[in-house]
Amino acid sequence: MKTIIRNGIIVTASDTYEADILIEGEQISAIGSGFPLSDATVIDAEGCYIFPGGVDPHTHLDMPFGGTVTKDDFTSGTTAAAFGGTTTIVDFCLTEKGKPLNKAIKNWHKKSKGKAAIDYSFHLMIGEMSDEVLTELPMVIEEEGITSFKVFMAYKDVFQADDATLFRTLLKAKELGALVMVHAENGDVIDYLTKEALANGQTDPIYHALTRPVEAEGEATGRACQLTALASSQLYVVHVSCEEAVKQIERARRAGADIWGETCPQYLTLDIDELRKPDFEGAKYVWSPPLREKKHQDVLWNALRTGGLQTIGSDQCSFDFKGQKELGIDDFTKIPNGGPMIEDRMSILYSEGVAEGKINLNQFVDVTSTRAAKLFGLYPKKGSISIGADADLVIFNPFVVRTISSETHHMKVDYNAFEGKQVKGAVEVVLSKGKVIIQDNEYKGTVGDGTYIKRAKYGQSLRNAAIAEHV
Ligand SMILES: NC(=O)NCCC(=O)O
Ligand SMILES: [Zn+2]
Ligand SMILES: [Zn+2]
Repeated sequence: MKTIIRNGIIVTASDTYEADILIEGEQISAIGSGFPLSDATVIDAEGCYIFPGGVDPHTHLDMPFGGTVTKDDFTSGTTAAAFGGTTTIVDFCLTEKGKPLNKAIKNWHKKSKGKAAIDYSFHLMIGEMSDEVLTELPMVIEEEGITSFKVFMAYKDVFQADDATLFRTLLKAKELGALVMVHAENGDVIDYLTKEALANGQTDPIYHALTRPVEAEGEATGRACQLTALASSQLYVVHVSCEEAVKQIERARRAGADIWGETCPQYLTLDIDELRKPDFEGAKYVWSPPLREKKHQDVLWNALRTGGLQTIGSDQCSFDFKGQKELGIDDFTKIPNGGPMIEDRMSILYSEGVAEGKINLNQFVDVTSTRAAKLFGLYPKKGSISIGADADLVIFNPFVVRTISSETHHMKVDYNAFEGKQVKGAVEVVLSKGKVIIQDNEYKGTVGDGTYIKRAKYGQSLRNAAIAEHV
């Protein structure tokens, strides 16, 4: 099977140029011009950009949380991702303290196998470091190709790990070649503040934000950075929301630490006032960390532009407003945390970032695709337009203006955090491993064609490039 994409403008993390792309089977076999058209399917990309398919390093599909389960599973979540131009996700495999890692990984394979529209991989949560966990970790890396471990510094009595666990995870990750990811908020302080708020009868959604102050994120981020430096290990801070956390990451990087930061579309574009909406509507905007004062958005955009933060995750974690977010109608601590974002991640970044002049086209590709592929052992098969790379490609029309709505989105959830927002640019065609899966605003793929990817160890293929870029 041959496909040629003609007349488009190829955009990678480093270059922008006009060329045609020849795809044979699942991969890009040539980039150039004058390819014979006779025995190929030809896609005309005139007037459009061609991006490498997006790589979303942060999703929670089919995930239990707060007595309920996320609305989007691997089928609806990955299909919606494809509509938004994302062709690879890395989802968080949750584990239970005291239970074998192997069992948790099997469970996540069961949730996803044969159900995904795009390729996917897993990060693994480490809740507690024990001898059993230490024994299992080499298997996790060598057999499962899971080369990133997630430690929660918040969600006390649920996911939260202690500092000893974080430190031992950092040491082990260094030895085995994995990247440690942290949800950096001080869970003990938040626990104290939420109990105090409830005791004072403060139950509305806004108290979710007011009991998770920026200092709690800044402190935890700084602590994680210091422990990483002490362990001479490597760290990726997920969903950075505020200046206090950005400063800690930038300071650690300037000191030479191997530390990376991710932010999300919601923190770049929505603010704390969303949580004050009447009729419990504020619950739709309950994320942890919470949405912040508007001034933090400039800091986050600036960090993306200047390299202080390097990636964009969706933190897709969707719950219906009706019946799920409503669990917290009398008590904000019972509102399941998270929101739908997998479909709009790239759209928001393009429209609010590139079209508004806050980041350039190449930075857009880097933060939404290439950098995550590099950090999480997927590059150059994913996140790149190069010979031999998987033909995961997005044909993107920058001239279309469209309106985001839950009426037209492809996530299963009953609201969209950007309802009614006009965005510049639209995904026209998406290819996954050489096959057209999105065209004419329809899903043309086959659910189940998305397969599990075993990832390379941290830095294995890219250590030199990463160090060279690492300022
Ligand atoms: N972010 C959020 O509110 N929900 C998803 C779980 C997490 O990433 O902390
Ligand atoms: Zn988190
Ligand atoms: Zn998350």
